[in-house]
Amino acid sequence: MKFEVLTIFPEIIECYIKHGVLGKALNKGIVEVKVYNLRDFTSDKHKKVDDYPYGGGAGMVMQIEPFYNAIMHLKADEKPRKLVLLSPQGRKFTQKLAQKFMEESKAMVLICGRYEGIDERVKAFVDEEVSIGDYVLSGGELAALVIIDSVVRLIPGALGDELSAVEDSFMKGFLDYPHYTRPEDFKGMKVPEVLLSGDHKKIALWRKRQALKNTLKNRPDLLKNLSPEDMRILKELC
Ligand SMILES: COC(=O)COc1cccc(COC(=O)c2cn[nH]c2)c1
Repeated sequence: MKFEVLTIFPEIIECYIKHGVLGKALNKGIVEVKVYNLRDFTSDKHKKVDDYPYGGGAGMVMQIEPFYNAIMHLKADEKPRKLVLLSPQGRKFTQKLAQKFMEESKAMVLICGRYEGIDERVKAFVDEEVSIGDYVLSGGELAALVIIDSVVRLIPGALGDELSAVEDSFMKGFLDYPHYTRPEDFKGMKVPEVLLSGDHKKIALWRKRQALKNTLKNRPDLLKNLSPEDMRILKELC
């Protein structure tokens, strides 16, 4: 899988992707990330990427030309790629959309805006507009990293032998269960006995109950299409 990121702050992307699972996936060649500085696609000596908004209003708007030049540069190889604009106005990014991106796209271009926004005409060259949440960030780079991180974790072999239980739970429609590790007793705060029992069936049931309890408390909106067994457990919790 290949990600190409258009941004005026390449170092934000380059710094993050060196670490952890992403870094390992890059070293294994499972994923490739190329970052392009939009300023390299400007035509003036000041490498200007923004200007005042037509119609007035606060702040600056990113000009279409650097985006257009960068996108045409990428498209010159005529390889298929999905162009995604990160924006507060986009459709909500979810684990299911991460799965869809991983399954359907060999290459993705992640377009990062800044300032008050980007010239609307850029959208004529974009396939999808995606939001990572109902808040405005200073730039699309954080949202691009969220997409890269969550999609790469789904690529077979990316997580090595680490379990992707947390992805599984989200895909099944509920939050993760609580995790514990040594010490067993930290200032009187003890690990739940069941986790020390070695009874894997009991542990699995406890974890499912906890996951459903957490989901009911914090994200009841996720509780759809539960299996009859999960519904039975949920009813016991209510
Ligand atoms: C029409 O689209 C644009 O103008 C995109 O340009 C911008 C402008 C300001 C900030 C951002 C950063 O993205 C988010 O805030 C964002 C993405 N996901 N959730 C929040 C992007």
